[in-house]
Amino acid sequence: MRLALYQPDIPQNAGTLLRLAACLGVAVDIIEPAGFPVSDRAFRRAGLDYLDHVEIVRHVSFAAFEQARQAAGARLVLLTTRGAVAYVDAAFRADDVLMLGRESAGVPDAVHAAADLRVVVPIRAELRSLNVAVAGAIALGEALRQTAGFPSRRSPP
Ligand SMILES: C[S@@+](CC[C@H](N)C(=O)[O-])C[C@H]1O[C@@H](n2cnc3c(N)ncnc32)[C@H](O)[C@@H]1O
Repeated sequence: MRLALYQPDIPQNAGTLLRLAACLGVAVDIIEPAGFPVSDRAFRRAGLDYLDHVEIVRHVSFAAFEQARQAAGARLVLLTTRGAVAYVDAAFRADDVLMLGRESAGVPDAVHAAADLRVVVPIRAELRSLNVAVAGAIALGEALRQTAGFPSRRSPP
């Protein structure tokens, strides 16, 4: 299981998702351009102290990301408010890539069309969307539950 952040534009949300990924043991793809610097140095300067515990792969474009994903034979599961399937009804696979759109604009139609599965976290009809990190946490939790992918429990340090 991996998370993919499509052109993230709010560093605090990316930081929250990177920490989530570190804690749950999933790698993160960052698809550039982002709205802020996404180098290790920039993340460290922003105080992300979980950086050493998460594998981050940066892609210069969606096309470059797609090349790597398709070579790995992984499905692209897009989290989107326009999703056809509620996340609890989706059948996740252990090697899925869960993609989150950018905070300001989601993903373009071409990315939407490239997804193998489009998943929604159902929310009240009169409200627009969840925070991207919250949507990611909800869906990743379900995906790991289904695929027995949670890390084993241990005592806190
Ligand atoms: C703030 S939302 C983007 C809103 C944007 N204006 C749009 O129309 O897509 C940022 C990202 O969070 C995720 N997201 C937010 N709410 C969601 C929901 N209810 N179901 C699935 N994904 C959601 C999606 O990946 C979305 O692209």
